[in-house]
Amino acid sequence: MAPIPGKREKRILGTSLKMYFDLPDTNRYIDSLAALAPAAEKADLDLFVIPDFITVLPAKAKLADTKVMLGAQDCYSEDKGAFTGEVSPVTLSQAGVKVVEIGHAERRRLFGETDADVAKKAAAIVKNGMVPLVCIGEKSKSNIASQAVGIAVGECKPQIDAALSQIPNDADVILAYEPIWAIGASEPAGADHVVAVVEALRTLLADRSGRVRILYGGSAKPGIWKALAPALDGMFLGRFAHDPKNVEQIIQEMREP
Ligand SMILES: O=C(CO)COP(=O)(O)O
Repeated sequence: MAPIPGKREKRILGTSLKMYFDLPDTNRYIDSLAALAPAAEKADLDLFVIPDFITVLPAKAKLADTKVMLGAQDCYSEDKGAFTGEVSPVTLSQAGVKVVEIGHAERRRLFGETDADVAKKAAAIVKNGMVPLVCIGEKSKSNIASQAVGIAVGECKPQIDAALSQIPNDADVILAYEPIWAIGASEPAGADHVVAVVEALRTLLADRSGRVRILYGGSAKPGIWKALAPALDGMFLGRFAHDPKNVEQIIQEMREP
């Protein structure tokens, strides 16, 4: 089912804490994000936070009276068994996780996660009633704008195809478009590039009946949302969310006019 023209999905804003914080800092951070829940609701915005695995359960308790969605940074593709060191999607679901991030550039580069792994994990996440947050993005950058868009779409398409290949057409998914060269950088990708890539990616997703929301990530920070808003459903924050004041500011920027 193609999207209804003019109809926008509910906007969504979230952050992954990656492995930046220790246990006390993560707990403090979750408290400060819980305090922003009313502002997010007022702005008609879904807010999510993805702590490390250790903090998922305390985070669930801290967020219990809010609508902030809890995420996990990864999961395994099997429900149970002899998989030492892995975390089951069943357990995550039981712990209150709603969104599971897969295919992040750091996991692909440092831990060898492949498109085939992402496909299996997406299936396991959906089977367990959670939403896959699939990270996609191109490695290469061209300074020629028209070429840069083509390169990005060419690299993202197989990542998307793989991630969606094992899940039902009506399953909800979140895609985080994160050009690899913009992650951990001082500045985000240019809005013109992001908008052009995401518009092209949406045409590849037109046949899905499930809800697809596309976020921008990669040095995302206050001040960039307005230029992304025509094509994006939200943003996925990294370092610039570490100061909750930035999150508060972005919530205000993302309020519907
Ligand atoms: O990878 C990211 C979000 O998952 C982005 O991280 P940074 O915003 O720190 O570049």
